[in-house]
Amino acid sequence: YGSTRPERILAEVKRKATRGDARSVVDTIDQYCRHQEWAMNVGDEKGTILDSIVCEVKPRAMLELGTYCGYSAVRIASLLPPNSRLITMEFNPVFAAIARQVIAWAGVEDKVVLIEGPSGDWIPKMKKEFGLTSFDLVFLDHWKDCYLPDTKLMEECGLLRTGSILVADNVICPGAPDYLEYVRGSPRYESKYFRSHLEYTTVEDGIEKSVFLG
Ligand SMILES: O=C(NC/C=C/[C@H]1O[C@@H](n2cnc3cncnc32)[C@H](O)[C@@H]1O)c1cc([N+](=O)[O-])cc(O)c1O
Ligand SMILES: [Mg+2]
Repeated sequence: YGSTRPERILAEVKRKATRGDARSVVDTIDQYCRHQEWAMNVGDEKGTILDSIVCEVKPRAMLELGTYCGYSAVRIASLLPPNSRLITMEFNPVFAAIARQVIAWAGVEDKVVLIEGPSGDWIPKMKKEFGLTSFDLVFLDHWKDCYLPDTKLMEECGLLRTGSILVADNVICPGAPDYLEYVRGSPRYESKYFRSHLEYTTVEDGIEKSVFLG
């Protein structure tokens, strides 16, 4: 039941996950997507890498591009220190509506601000709209050909400061070759590849962590 995959994922969360327990929401989605139907969540294996970076950085202000069902928003929010905030952007209204319910079920809505709209339109408005100076940590997991233009846009809009960290999913599969070439070739970034696997599969994929040097 549920006409779309995100709706079926939400139904599974409501059936199996404990309200207010972010960990159980994450585990429920991972179980479902590993055993019932695959979905493009960062997943458990790469999620562990993302967790370690979030815990290391302890971001006060974090941005996620590409909410989808809210799996990584819940995963990240559950690790954020008090009065920190994750702003997550999703332009598909159906996905955004599902993600809001997943985030609420997990009980992390007070740490997550979901913006419904395209990143290209919203990035230039972030400072004014949210009284932000810069992001400590950015998770890129939206369309892979948007990684590079949006990174350049964040630079231009002054949303990155010396030490801001970009974490990009899928740099191998489906791949973001222009983004990878940019962060690995630019003297303004210190980049590191964390080898892993495409969510719920044995296909190689990985996460690229890039520190903006200013
Ligand atoms: O294609 C992938 N991800 C694209 C994710 C896209 C998500 O971000 C939103 N979006 C896109 N541009 C946006 C701009 N602004 C806001 N939301 C936006 C889309 O509405 C969707 O919810 C992908 C594919 C595989 N795969 O194996 O094929 C594996 C993965 O882990 C993946 O992340
Ligand atoms: Mg991904």
